[in-house]
Parts: sequence; C-alpha cells; structure tokens
Amino acid sequence: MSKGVLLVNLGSPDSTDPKDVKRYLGEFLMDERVIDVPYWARTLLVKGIVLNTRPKKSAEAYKKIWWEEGSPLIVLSERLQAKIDSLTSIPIALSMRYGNPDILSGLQELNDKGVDEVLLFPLYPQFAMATTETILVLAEELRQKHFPDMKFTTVPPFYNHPDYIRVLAESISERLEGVDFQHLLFSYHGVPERHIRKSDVTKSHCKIDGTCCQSPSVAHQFCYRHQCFETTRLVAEYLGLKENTYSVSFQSRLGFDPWLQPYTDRTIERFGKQGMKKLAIVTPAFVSDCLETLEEIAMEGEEIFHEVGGKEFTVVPCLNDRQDWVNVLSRWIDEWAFKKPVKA
Ligand SMILES: C=CC1=C(C)c2cc3[nH]c(cc4nc(cc5[nH]c(cc1n2)c(C)c5CCC(=O)O)C(CCC(=O)O)=C4C)c(C)c3C=C
Ligand SMILES: [Fe+2]
Repeated sequence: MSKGVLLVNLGSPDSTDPKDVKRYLGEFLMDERVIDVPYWARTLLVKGIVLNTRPKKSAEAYKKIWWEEGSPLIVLSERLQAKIDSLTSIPIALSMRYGNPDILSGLQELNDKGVDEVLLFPLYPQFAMATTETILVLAEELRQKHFPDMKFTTVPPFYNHPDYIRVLAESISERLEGVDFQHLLFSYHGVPERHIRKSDVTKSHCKIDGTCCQSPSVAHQFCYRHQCFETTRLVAEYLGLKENTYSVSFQSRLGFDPWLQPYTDRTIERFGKQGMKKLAIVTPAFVSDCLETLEEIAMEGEEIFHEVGGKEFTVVPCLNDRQDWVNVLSRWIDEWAFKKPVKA
C-alpha cells in the first residue's frame, strides 16, 4: 500500500466578487450538517432569504481581509501544506470542504500519485458536526463512488493533544510577551446548541448549562463545547493563568436559534463597560487566520472594545504555518506513515 495525506480546511470563496461569495455560501449553508433542518426548509431559508442579502455583506467583509495572493485561509493552508511537504516523504494534498480545491480533486491528486491509503486530516482541533463530521462524510461518499479501493484513516480531534496544547500555549506567550493585559479571552467559533445535543451519543448527557462538560462521559468524544473548554483548561494550566484572568466565549452566530454562549461580541462589550482597558484574545478553533479572526475579531471586536472605553486590544494570531506547528504535524504524519511510536 502507498500512503498519502489529505489536509482539509473549511474553504473560502474564489474571489470577493459577490457572485463567487454567493456560490460559496450556497454550498456551505446547504450542507445538512451546517443548517440541519429538512431540505425544503433549508432551501427556503438559504436560497429564498440568506443568499439574497448575505453575499453582498460578506463580500464587503472579505474585501477588508483579502490578500494579493487570495483568501488568507487558503493561502495560509497552502503555506502549511508546502512546509509539511518539505519535511515528509509521502504525498501531502490540500482540499477545502467548500469551494476550491475541493475534496474530490485532492483525492484524485493522491490517486494519480499512486496513493491507495489516505490519512484524512481535518484541520480542526475540536470536533463539530458542521466541520469534522461533514468532511468525513463527504470524503467517504466520494471514496465509495470514485476510489472504492482506497483505504482511509482519520486523524481524531486534537483539542487536548499535548503537542497542540504546547504549540498553542507557546504562540500565546510569544504574542503576549511584554503586553500588559487584564484578561485573556478564548473565543471559539459558535455552533447552535441543537448541534451539541444532536452529537451527544448518549442522548442524555449534554445539558449545555456548564454542569455536564466537567463530568466524564463518552459524549465528550463528539462534544464541541466540552472540547473547547478542555483546550482552554489545558492551555491555562500550561501558561499558569490564574482563575478569573481568562474565560471562554463563542463567536460568529448566524440566525435566531440559541447558539453556544456567552457570545464573544457581547462579552467584549461587557468587559469594556465594566472598565476593562486591556484585553487579549485568542481563537483556538481556527488553525488558520480567516475572515472570522481577521475581520470579526481583529477589526469588529476591537471596534466594539474601543467604543465602550477599552484601550488595548491584542489578538493572538492562529497557528498558521509556525515552524513548531509544522514540526508537530509532520511528526504526527510520519508516526502514522512509518508506524513510529507516538510521542507527546
Ligand atoms: C470551528 C470552526 C467552525 C465552525 C464550528 C463553524 C460553524 C458554522 N459556521 C457557520 C456559518 C458561516 N461561517 C462562515 C465562515 C467561517 N466559518 C469557519 C469555521 C467554522 N464554522 C471559518 C474558518 C470561516 C471563515 C472562512 C473564510 O473564508 O475565511 C461563514 C461565511 C462568512 C460569512 O458570511 O459570515 C458563514 C456563513 C454556521 C451556520 C456554522 C454552524 C452551524
Ligand atoms: Fe463558520
């Protein structure tokens, strides 16, 4: 068997043209694991309402963060792929769940190189049905249809892996060295509360009120909320952060259903109104900087903080293509490919 790796990230529109943004949002939001309502209702909501207004607004936001080479998320993922590729001897392909390059072309590229055993590597530290699960389901559908002889292995969510925690914590301490801050906010992408209940394999563990995430359960294997809190706890422990000097919030909610709380924008506002002047923020659900970190946090978040009297707003960049992160990912890949012992 010949081995290869498919890194998979979320994806971006091809350009900031509202037509491209509309095509991308259409594919994204028509995913039944993102807007998980019956097909007719999703079609009515997405095609009848959201796609008539949101593409223009989102295109404006993308314009603010777009780079000459393209979408930051794609460019940063490509840089990560290239650096891993230079350290490993097996083929490394890159795909996006939505937009381009798609998962089919990534699998085709590996197949053309003679690969028949693929390590599927969703670039998400925490599991969510709207991210990890949708990648794995689509990849499996494509495998069955186009590459039935291919074998898949999947990298599990690495939210509590000591290597990930160390690199994330080091990236925070590097950025915050010499920065005077009163509070470190861990802002994760939100999901609707309903998604947490749906992913609960026990069907009874998740209460979403904070009482369940600390009590051991098999449900945690698929619980986004638990995994976000665990990442935070472990990083705080690594950095020796004192209680009440850090907290968790959830950003980027869409629609009117309850999403995981507290919401990041309201938290930033509350901190400023309470008199906080110096806030630092880190976004561990994203391994690559993207619209949600560069625009929603670094631009909108800072504006909110300043409007309510805040002064210094420091954003920790995502891991992107940091060399220590590249080294960790390359080592994980080699350990899988060459069956080397797994070291923390
Ligand atoms: C942890 C990662 C992410 C989760 C969980 C997630 C859930 C989720 N997202 C939407 C809706 C949108 N998200 C959008 C952008 C976006 N989302 C993520 C990651 C997660 N999403 C990233 C990395 C990005 C940025 C992409 C980029 O090109 O930089 C957008 C598009 C932008 C916009 O119009 O605001 C939408 C829409 C839902 C509904 C959801 C869970 C159900
Ligand atoms: Fe999102």
